[in-house]
Amino acid sequence: MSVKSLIINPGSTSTKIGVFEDETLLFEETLRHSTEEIAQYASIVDQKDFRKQIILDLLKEKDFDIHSLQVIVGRGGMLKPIPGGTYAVSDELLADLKVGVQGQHASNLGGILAREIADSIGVPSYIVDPVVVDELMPISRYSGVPELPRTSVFHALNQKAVAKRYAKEQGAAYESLNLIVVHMGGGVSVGAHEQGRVVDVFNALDGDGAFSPERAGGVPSGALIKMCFSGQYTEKEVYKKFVGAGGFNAYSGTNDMRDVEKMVQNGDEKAAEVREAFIMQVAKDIGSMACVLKGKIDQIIITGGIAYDKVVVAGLQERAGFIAPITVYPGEDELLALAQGALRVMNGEEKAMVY
Ligand SMILES: Nc1ncnc2c1ncn2[C@@H]1O[C@H](COP(=O)(O)OP(=O)(O)OP(=O)(O)O)[C@@H](O)[C@H]1O
Ligand SMILES: CCCC(=O)O
Repeated sequence: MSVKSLIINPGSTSTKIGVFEDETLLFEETLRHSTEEIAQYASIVDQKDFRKQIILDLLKEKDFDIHSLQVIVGRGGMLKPIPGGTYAVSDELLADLKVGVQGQHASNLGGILAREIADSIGVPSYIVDPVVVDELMPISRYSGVPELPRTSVFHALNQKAVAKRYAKEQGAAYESLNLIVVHMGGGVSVGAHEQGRVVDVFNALDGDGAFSPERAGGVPSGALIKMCFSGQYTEKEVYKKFVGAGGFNAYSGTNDMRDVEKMVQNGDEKAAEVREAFIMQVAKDIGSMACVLKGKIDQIIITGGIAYDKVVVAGLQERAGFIAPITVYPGEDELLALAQGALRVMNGEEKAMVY
């Protein structure tokens, strides 16, 4: 019997939804939210009813009978650190999404909305490979300050999906390969996948890797401490400099790599230098992960929106191509990855993980 699923992927300024029959997309929609709409809510969880209503309105508009669904799947959020997999949205998981135990992120709403809509029609709800998937080796957690261990917050859903796609295309098991996966979107994460586990990764949110279109990545810690104690900024203002207003936004005034390309074409030397610095930082992260994997690397995989950028990809080829061959999967297919995660459980190929 086929499985019909509703997939919910909330982002900071949009809610992407898809309806699938098994792996076939019946329809998808990106519901955009203006800054004014979002600004009405004090916290991410406060946006729940607003986002739920526009999802239900869209399904109605499409004349889609919600009772024909067998499962609802949401992108998972800032839960406790957990291994990769498909998780049923239990009461405990739901409570942690509401609190945001590792912080506030739009994806916290995915599981909350999935559970609420699923409960209303009596079907199961799941999340798949949330941003807090944590398969780090103990030695990957060391930062040099015991109170500040390195953490695993990254594009787990897309990283795992493209790694499995590459494995399938090679006729190999994901669990038999060593891969370095580079996701470049609004945030950037570079992960070392050792035989099916992400044993080290640069945290994409407020961590220690390359800067990205909107985020600072790793910065000199002494200067950061001085900034925090300068009295010039509140905690919220400093955080915003690092997550949201950092990276390309800070250097070039845009988070869109297509604008950066236009600036370079118009002779903006600073924009060209910022892009080259970005390429070098990402290449350095790949080099770090090559050491984590002790040089035994089957493939480097480049993905995310910036993987469409030919200059960036050519630059990474030039600086990191000597490490291993590179495969490029531009963009992301998170809706399909979420649908597939739930299907594996519904079809009995995998057991749902317990949070
Ligand atoms: N055709 C393209 N050429 C160059 N850059 C592109 C192209 N398409 C998208 N990008 C860039 O990709 C980036 C956005 O990537 P993506 O859509 O993966 O990010 P996101 O989903 O908002 O964030 P994240 O991936 O961190 O969750 C932007 O900087 C955008 O300019
Ligand atoms: C932290 C990974 C997802 C994002 O970029 O927000």
